[in-house]
Amino acid sequence: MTNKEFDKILVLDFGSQYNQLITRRIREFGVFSELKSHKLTANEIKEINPKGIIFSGGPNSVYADDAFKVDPAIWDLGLPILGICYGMQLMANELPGGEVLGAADQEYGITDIDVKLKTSPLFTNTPVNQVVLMSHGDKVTQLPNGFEAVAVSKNTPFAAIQNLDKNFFGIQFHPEVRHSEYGNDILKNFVFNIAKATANWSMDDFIIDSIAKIKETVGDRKVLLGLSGGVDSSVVGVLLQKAIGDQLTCIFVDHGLLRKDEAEQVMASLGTGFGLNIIKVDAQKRFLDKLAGVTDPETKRKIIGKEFIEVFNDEAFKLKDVDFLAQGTLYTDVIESGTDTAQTIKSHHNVGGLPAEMTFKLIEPMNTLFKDEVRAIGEKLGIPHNLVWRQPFPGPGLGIRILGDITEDKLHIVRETDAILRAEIANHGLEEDIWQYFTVLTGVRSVGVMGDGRTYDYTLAIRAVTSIDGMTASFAKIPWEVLEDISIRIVNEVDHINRVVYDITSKPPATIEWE
Ligand SMILES: Nc1ncnc2c1ncn2[C@@H]1O[C@H](COP(=O)(O)OP(=O)(O)OP(=O)(O)O)[C@@H](O)[C@H]1O
Ligand SMILES: O=c1[nH]c(=O)c2[nH+]cn([C@@H]3O[C@H](COP(=O)(O)O)[C@@H](O)[C@H]3O)c2[nH]1
Ligand SMILES: NC(=O)CC[C@H](N)C(=O)O
Ligand SMILES: [Mg+2]
Repeated sequence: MTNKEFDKILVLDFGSQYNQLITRRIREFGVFSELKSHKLTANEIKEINPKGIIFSGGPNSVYADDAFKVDPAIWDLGLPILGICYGMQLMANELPGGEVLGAADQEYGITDIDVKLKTSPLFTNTPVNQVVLMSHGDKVTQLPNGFEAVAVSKNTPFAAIQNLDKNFFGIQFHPEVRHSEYGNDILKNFVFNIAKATANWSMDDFIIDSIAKIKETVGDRKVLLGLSGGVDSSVVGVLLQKAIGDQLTCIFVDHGLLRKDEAEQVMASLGTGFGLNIIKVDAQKRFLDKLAGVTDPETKRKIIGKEFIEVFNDEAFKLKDVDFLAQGTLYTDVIESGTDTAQTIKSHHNVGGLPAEMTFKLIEPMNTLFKDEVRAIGEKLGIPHNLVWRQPFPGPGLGIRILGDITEDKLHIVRETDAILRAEIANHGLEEDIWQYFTVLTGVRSVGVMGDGRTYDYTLAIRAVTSIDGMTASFAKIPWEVLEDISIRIVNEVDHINRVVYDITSKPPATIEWE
């Protein structure tokens, strides 16, 4: 590890959508926090030596047969514990005297709570009446022995509970989401007043720590990095270069699903600009052959994920002594690909798309972070502003922007329309306002009239979103005039598009990419 020991707050995962938000809020306070499986034993927790533990929310009911539990020895570690929603219900269900039942009156959304026990250290410096986000169908009906009610809501007399002797606290609402007005203060109270952690961690420490860990793991062996030209793998590239110098070789795969002129631009900016040792692999044919005729989105993603690894294997064989594959995997990629506790939304090529059998050991220093945190690290490492703020481009590239089977003709259409969209967004000075923007070939065909003749051609969709971390997103409110300019250019300049539509859904319920 590193020379410096940080105070830590451990978050145990029960499957909530928001669980990693808890850790990042705490990291923002300057205290190190990480999310771990609820299966961790009390002994493993002792090894980690946290100042306090938080139990996240989760979709199950604590009284169900297959509900996630904790090692009962955790209650005797003498550590402060904060249970959030499912976490609080678990506390009530597992400790003697408590009871949790399915509630007739469920509570989803914003609600008011009243803090009755004003001396509670969890609510220090927050008002008696405050707005919180509730999202539960079960509720605590009996407090465990030694607990008292701290706050109430219309729906429950136990919106917050505590046992001061043991330093156990429970809250039915979610302090980690912005809708809970004083959520940050409540988390701070737990971290600083109750768990007595010191703010002795920063992103600089993350960088130092990552470099040290890479050195220790790699020793004198060689590492391949999948380098895409995006911010995530570039940040990993710079960290690896600092850690192991010329034991690193970067592989940039041109899989035939890249944007217009992308390969040349990436080689120029990262090779010449950073002095990274990059091998460009022309793999268009092998990817497109494997994808021919495939229409199912998950199957496409798995084929692409597997083929990436095959390319990396071939390159590793030529270089010899390569044990490790590094990737710019982020937490978003991990959670959406599905975990022990969370459902699969889509298999990101670099996580859920990886083949089950792999000879490489993975190095993924960013896999607990969100995009905006990686950008902050990129800035600290001195990576140029335009690269740090480049819009994300997914590893499977244009392949997941063609609904249905992928052909050269369709690739030509998305490539050209994407180039027009990007040029027009830049012309109108909107690049910094929109988080991600691209075109999608929907596979739908419709009737049009061009030059007095009938057409029966493709419908193209424009997708543009604002977001901070890609976990949630809103469709970008692009001015009509700009959309009009884009639409006119596309139908005039690209054959086989006779209709352009604008995607006006947010995430959730949609996702950013269409596949
Ligand atoms: N064309 C490629 N060649 C080699 N590796 C790739 C390629 N595309 C993606 N990868 C690998 O997959 C990882 C995940 O891709 P992803 O698009 O999420 O990240 P990124 O490209 O580094 O950043 P960004 O999200 O800003 O595009 C990359 O960090 C990289 O390791
Ligand atoms: O490297 C990647 N491999 C993938 O398989 C993948 N799928 C989606 N994305 C990108 O992730 C962010 C969230 O995307 P979704 O809302 O579509 O799930 C968006 O920025 C997407 O572009 C991917 N990136
Ligand atoms: N958000 C949660 O943690 C929900 C906990 C539990 N599933 C309930 O519905 O009450
Ligand atoms: Mg990318």
